[in-house]
This record gives sequence, structure tokens and C-alpha cells, in this order.
Amino acid sequence: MVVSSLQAVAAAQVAVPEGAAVPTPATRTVTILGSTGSVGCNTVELVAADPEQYQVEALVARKNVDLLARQAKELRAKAAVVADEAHYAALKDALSGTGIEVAAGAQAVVDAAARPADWVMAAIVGAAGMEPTLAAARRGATVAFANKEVLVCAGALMMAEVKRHGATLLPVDSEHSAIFQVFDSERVDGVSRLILTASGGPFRNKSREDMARATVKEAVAHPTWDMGAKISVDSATMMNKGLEVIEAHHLFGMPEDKIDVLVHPQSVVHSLVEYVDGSVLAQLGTPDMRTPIAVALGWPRRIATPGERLNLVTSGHLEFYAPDPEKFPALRLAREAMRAGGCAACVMNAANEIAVAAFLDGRIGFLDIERIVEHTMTTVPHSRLNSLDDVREVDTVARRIASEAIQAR
Ligand SMILES: NC(=O)C1=CN([C@@H]2O[C@H](COP(=O)(O)OP(=O)(O)OC[C@H]3O[C@@H](n4cnc5c(N)ncnc54)[C@H](OP(=O)(O)O)[C@@H]3O)[C@@H](O)[C@H]2O)C=CC1
Ligand SMILES: CC(=O)[C@@H](O)[C@H](O)COP(=O)(O)O
Ligand SMILES: [Mn+2]
Repeated sequence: MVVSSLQAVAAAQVAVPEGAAVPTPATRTVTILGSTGSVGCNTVELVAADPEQYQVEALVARKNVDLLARQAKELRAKAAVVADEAHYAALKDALSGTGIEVAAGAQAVVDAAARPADWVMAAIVGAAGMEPTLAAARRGATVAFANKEVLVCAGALMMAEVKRHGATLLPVDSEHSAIFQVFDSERVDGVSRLILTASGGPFRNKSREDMARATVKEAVAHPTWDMGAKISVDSATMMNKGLEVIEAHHLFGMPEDKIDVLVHPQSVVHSLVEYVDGSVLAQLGTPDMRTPIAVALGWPRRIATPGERLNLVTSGHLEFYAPDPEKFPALRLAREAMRAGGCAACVMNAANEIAVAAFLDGRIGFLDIERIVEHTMTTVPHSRLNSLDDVREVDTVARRIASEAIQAR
């Protein structure tokens, strides 16, 4: 396996940075970015189940004031922050008399991530999570990392910041948590291949004609996982798996051609690592995000979660198939973006965010998502990403081109 020394360092950084203090759950202070979302609510549930073990520094959402205020009171958070300033007054009102600090706006979200918590859940959806995730990494926090779009649009720069500031990234995405649990980061040259499993989404057995007519309700009805709307649509196009191949590349330092995708409709085998001696190690479990979140929350220990345990006697057949590249071109687009390097993955991600939002708003059809993404990828000129300012600029240009293409339809 060809793994450069930089990649090997990056892979090690995902696990235990040398000399890093390992906070025990008993001393852990916690911030949850995106606390009102699907991953956020699961995280809140685990933290709330053991109130003696965690002190909550800050909770962050975009605009769901009612839920954010309830969570902040339940967890006795020190601060609650909404990104959308239009909701500041409502949040202030909901938390008046509690002593909980309240703030709003994009800078307030970054400031919340910069507050001194040992452990930060990065569960904002989309590239909007980049600045707050960076703020947590830059003060050397342990970052439980769900927000995959950040690594897709700025992976190399983000991993460099993680290394520079001695932060620790713990994967939360179920496939990457699975790999993390069976990946020998001490001996990366023994790893020959990563195999990411994919459910195939709600349209695995549908024709392209069916997909062209797909409604929002059908697209977000994931067969095995209960998730937010954006990632559910990504699963339906299989762009989610494309984003995850890029995420795995950055987290584990593996080249694109050593990261395979295997369709596994039951979502029981969460991913696999193949070693040079022919061993293949996998992590299994029921499709329940509380498990990978608990792996990151308790790490390096194991903490108990509620929920059903996997029973292989009653779980039925486990099936595995090769992905269908004709039906799901998003996988090809993601691999092309990886091979192109530079700004390509950032452009793809930005266009995908715009196209998925337009589909969810009923402005375009399901198959238009892949068309908008491909059009944007072929329109935005290739460039290198040398700084985070470059990332912001390319992201803005790609969003504009994708939006114009949607308007022109
Ligand atoms: N859901 C899952 O099981 C999994 C999710 N992931 C990844 O985790 C991330 C979160 O996914 P998911 O929980 O499904 O998403 P949701 O849409 O359910 O939740 C998103 C969260 O982010 C908040 N948010 C959105 N925009 C901003 C912003 N600009 N600033 C601050 N907060 C913001 C939302 O607040 P509000 O509620 O107020 O809008 C909400 O709390 C995604 O990157 C996804 O790909 C990865 C693996 C599994
Ligand atoms: C739970 C999780 O990690 C999701 O990213 C999941 O992988 C989505 O399912 P797909 O395999 O259908 O994309
Ligand atoms: Mn996943």
C-alpha cells in the first residue's frame, strides 16, 4: 500500500495525538454544535443520561429556538447560541431568568466553539460548520466529527490545522467510526484497503424513470437510518457515499483507489478494513447513531447506550452488492473530484448543498441534483486551495453558479 508519511501522520492524528491529555468522562466539558439536529439530539440524549459526568459549555443551533432552549435548560448549559440573528430575541426570552448566556450570529457560533470545552460535537450540517469546527480544533479540543462536508471542502487544510494545534478528531459518521474501531493506526502500512458500506438508499431498487419522478417524501425516507433531510437526500443520490470516500481519505490517509464502496442494504456491517495479510476486520451493530456517538463521547473508554443489541440469529440475511455507477453517478463525480484535487471537491460539495436545498424546496427534480453538480464542476475553473480564504472564495463561486443553473431551468 502506498501511504505517504504525511498521510500516515494524518491517520495517527485521528486516533491519539502524541502527548495529548485524555480527559476521562468524569472531567469532560462538552459543547454540541448542531444540538437540535438528528446527530445533535442523539448526543444530547447520551449526555443527559449521565448528568454527573458532563458539564455542558455551549449548545448551538441555527434557528430552532424552542428545542435549543429546552436542551439548554435540561443540560444546564452555560451558553446557547443561534446562528440566525432573527431568532435572538426569542432565544433571550425563552432563557430569561435562567442565567444561561445567549448569543446569535455567525461569529457567536464560532465564539461558542472557541469556549473551553474538552469535547466538541461537530454536527452542523454543511460547509457552514467549517469555521466553528476550525475554532474548536485550533484550541486543541477533542472534536467528535460528524460534519463531513467540512472535510470534503477543506480536508487538507483542516487536517493540517488539527495537527498544528494538537487537536484530536474522532469520527462520528457511522462508517468512519467503524473503520476507526478496527483501523491499526500504529501500523498503517499493514492496511491495504478501506471498504465503506452503503445502504443504497431508498431508490436502490428503483429505475432512473422512477427516480426522475421521486418526491421529497420518498427521497428522505431512508430505509435504515433516521437522519436529517440533507443527508437523507445525499443517501438517496448516493452522494453521501461520495462525500464519505473523500472523508475517509482525509481521516485515514488512504488514496482514492484504496477506498471501495460496497452496497449492504441492511446497514449492519458499518464498514471494513482489509490488511495486507488478507485479514478483513469489520464493525457491526444495529443502525443506531447513538453507538458511534458514544464511541466518540466515551473514547478511549466504552460507555453504555440504550437501544436494541444486534442479534445475528434474528437479523436475517446480510447482502452485499457492487454499486451501480450508471444509476448513481454521484459516486463517479466524487471520485473525479478526488482525482482532480485542488478545488474540485469543494465545488462539488457547494453545488450539491445548493441543489439538495432546491430539491427539498420543490424547485428542481431529484435527478436535477446530479446535473447541477456536474454542470458546476465543469464550469468553475480549476484552482488550488492554498488557504481557507481560497476555500471560502471557491465555495461562494460554486454556489452562485449552481444557483444560476437552477434559476435557468
Ligand atoms: N443524521 C445522521 O445520522 C448523520 C449525520 N451525519 C452528518 O452530520 C451532520 C449533521 O447531520 P444531521 O444531524 O442529520 O443534520 P440536521 O439537519 O438534522 O441538523 C443540523 C443541525 O445544524 C444546525 N445548523 C444548520 N445550519 C447551521 C448554521 N449555519 N450554524 C449553526 N448551526 C446550524 C441545525 O440547527 P436548526 O435545527 O436550528 O436548523 C441543526 O441543529 C451532517 O454533516 C451530516 O452529513 C453523519 C452521519 C450520520
Ligand atoms: C448513519 C450514517 O453514517 C449515514 O451517513 C449513513 O451512512 C447513510 O446511509 P447510506 O449508506 O445510505 O448513505
Ligand atoms: Mn455515514
